[in-house]
Formats: sequence, structure tokens, C-alpha cells
Amino acid sequence: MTRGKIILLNGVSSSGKSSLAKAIVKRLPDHFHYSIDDFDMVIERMEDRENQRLIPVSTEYYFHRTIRMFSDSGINLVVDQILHNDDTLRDCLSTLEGYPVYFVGVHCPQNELEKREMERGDRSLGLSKKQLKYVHQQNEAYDIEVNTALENMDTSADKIVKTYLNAGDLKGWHSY
Ligand SMILES: Nc1ncnc2c1ncn2[C@@H]1O[C@H](COP(=O)(O)OP(=O)(O)OP(=O)(O)O)[C@@H](O)[C@H]1O
Repeated sequence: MTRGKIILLNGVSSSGKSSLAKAIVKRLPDHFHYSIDDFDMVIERMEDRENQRLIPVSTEYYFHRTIRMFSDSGINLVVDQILHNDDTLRDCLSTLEGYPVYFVGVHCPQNELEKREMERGDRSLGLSKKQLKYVHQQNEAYDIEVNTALENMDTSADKIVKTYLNAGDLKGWHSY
């Protein structure tokens, strides 16, 4: 079976990954949006945090492996994830090594991120600032990069979809 393709959006919290992923799947109806946030909710439901009855393995461990399983079943995904530390980055790379990944860097300047954090109110203030110290600083070899503060969502989504479709068959992802 041909592996499903994976459009992998990487950017700090509030950079606009989820909004962008939704705009991309509207343009690519044979792709599904798969988010670390949704997966986190599954783990949260399983855990009994009040009594410290916790899943002793990182959420990302399962998330990355299920991405691989979907791809093995021929399902195309648009994934939003924050590769925010060495463990997450290494696990993502090693799990998806050789898979058809189209790697998208989602940028947004800090002042705009802080504004969005204030407005949305469901993320701790300063989270994106902390993540910016790592994310996009690891020589990530993106296939394309967008800045959600400089261009509107439709422009970014159109650009990503156009270059993705032009790229045709994707080479297997490899460490960068
Ligand atoms: N291009 C944009 N212009 C203005 N606001 C935006 C833009 N993109 C997203 N936002 C707003 O920023 C907030 C965060 O967006 P979104 O949930 O898409 O980001 P995210 O990167 O997925 O965040 P997280 O990783 O925290 O889930 C939302 O309130 C959204 O409406």
C-alpha cells in the first residue's frame, strides 16, 4: 500500500497551526487534520490527575506512532505539532524517518504571539516566548515557511497547498 502523505506544521503555540491546518484540509478534502491537542485530550480523559493516576509515557510518543500508523494505512494527514525540545524532536524524526513528510515552518513574531495569547485566554502568557527559544532554532529543513502575521490565512494555505501539490511524490523524511 502507498503510504499516506503527512503535511507536518511546526510552530510555537498561537502561531496559527490549527487554523492553518483547517484551511488546508478544506483545500485538500482527501487529507485529515490530526492535532496534538486532540490527542492530549484522549490522554487527559484516561488519566485521573487528582489521584496522580497517570500514563507514564509522553503523549508525543503515542502521537508520533499513530501518525505513522495512519500513513501505513494510506491515510493523508495534516498534523500540527510543536517540536519544542530535543526529546520531542528526536522522537518525531526517528518515528517518521523515511515517511512522506512535507515539513512546514509556521512563524509569527513575538509581539503578535503575545497579543494572541492575551486574546484567546486559554494558553498561559509567555508560553510561545519560551518555545521560541527552541522552535525554528534547530536547523529545521522546512519544505516551505509561512508567517501568519504577515499574510492572511488564505494566502498561507494557498501557498502551502500549491507547493505541496507541485512537489508530487515526497522523498522519505530524513534527519536534518
Ligand atoms: N493569521 C492569523 N491572524 C490573526 N490571528 C490568528 C491567525 N492565526 C491564528 N490566529 C488566532 O490565534 C489564536 C491561536 O490560533 P491557533 O489555535 O490556530 O494556533 P496554534 O498554533 O494551533 O496554537 P496552539 O499550539 O496553542 O494550539 C486563535 O485565537 C486564532 O484565532
